[in-house]
Amino acid sequence: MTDKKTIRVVVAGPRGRMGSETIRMIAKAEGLDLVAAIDHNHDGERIEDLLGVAGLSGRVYADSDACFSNEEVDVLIDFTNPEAGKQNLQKAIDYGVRPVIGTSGFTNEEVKSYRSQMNDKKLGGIIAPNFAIGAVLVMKFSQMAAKYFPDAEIIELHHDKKKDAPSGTAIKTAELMMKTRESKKQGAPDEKETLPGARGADFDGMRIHSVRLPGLIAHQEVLFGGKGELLTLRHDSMDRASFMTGVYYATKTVMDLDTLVYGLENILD
Ligand SMILES: NC(=O)C1=CN([C@@H]2O[C@H](COP(=O)(O)OP(=O)(O)OC[C@H]3O[C@@H](n4cnc5c(N)ncnc54)[C@H](O)[C@@H]3O)[C@@H](O)[C@H]2O)C=CC1
Ligand SMILES: O=C(O)C1=N[C@H](C(=O)O)C[C@H](O)C1
Repeated sequence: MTDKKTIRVVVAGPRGRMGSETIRMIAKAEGLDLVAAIDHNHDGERIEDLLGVAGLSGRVYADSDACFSNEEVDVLIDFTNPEAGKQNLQKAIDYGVRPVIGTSGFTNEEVKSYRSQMNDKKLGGIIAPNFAIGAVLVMKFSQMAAKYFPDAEIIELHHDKKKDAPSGTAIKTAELMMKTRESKKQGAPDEKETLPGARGADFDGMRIHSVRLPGLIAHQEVLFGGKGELLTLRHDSMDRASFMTGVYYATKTVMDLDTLVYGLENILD
């Protein structure tokens, strides 16, 4: 790991559920310094006034160009939405700032294109669909299990303010499972949906179901069915603090990378 003392961090989406949690984490973390935040509103405000938390350093920029040209920044952490996340990531690359992207909605093709730009600049960064260690382990265990249980269904459950479905985690889980699972269309060959959508989304013949309810935070179950047996893998994030170990670790680690990594599992020991 780098011996550089303090990593200067900008957070995009500071008023959001994840952005505000990340700022609280940075304020307590050793070796991280919050230099600014990017928010399409509130230009020029102090972050501590924006969040109503005394003792936070840095100001808000509505424009990422202004932020990256006025401030010395090592790492951008983004928890916004797919459109803003892509713009912020591109600006970070342009300015040689290392991106740590938690925002969902990046396709494999987009990841490849950002990676190619970052390889040219030898710039490190990560896009992680889920920063919770337990969620990453469920993805890895699902990849292992899919080799032996090609009949599987993913059920992801989230709070009812979530805008994207299925979750980035469910898509990444399915992609990892696809590496070991024999491609097959599940269910009865002649099954019919009498209500459209009843069988969920189709990913290479496997089904993904999205549940949205108040009271939930972020949860995923992967069910594997075999002859006379059922294997269930489940992870629950019951607090957004569950993501912060991964965000902190990723922020430290990108300082020593020279490419774009997709998925926290690729930087865990
Ligand atoms: N990778 C992970 O472990 C996790 C990823 N997520 C993802 O992070 C994203 C954010 O999630 P939440 O914090 O729950 O959403 P949220 O809706 O609470 O926060 C998003 C924030 O982004 C702000 N925003 C919108 N446009 C912006 C722009 N152009 N510049 C700066 N800020 C802008 C909004 O005002 C809002 O405050 C989602 O894509 C979600 O799927 C959420 C939890 C964990
Ligand atoms: O929006 C959320 O809350 C979450 N989004 C990410 C996703 O889409 O997978 C990660 C986690 O599930 C929480």
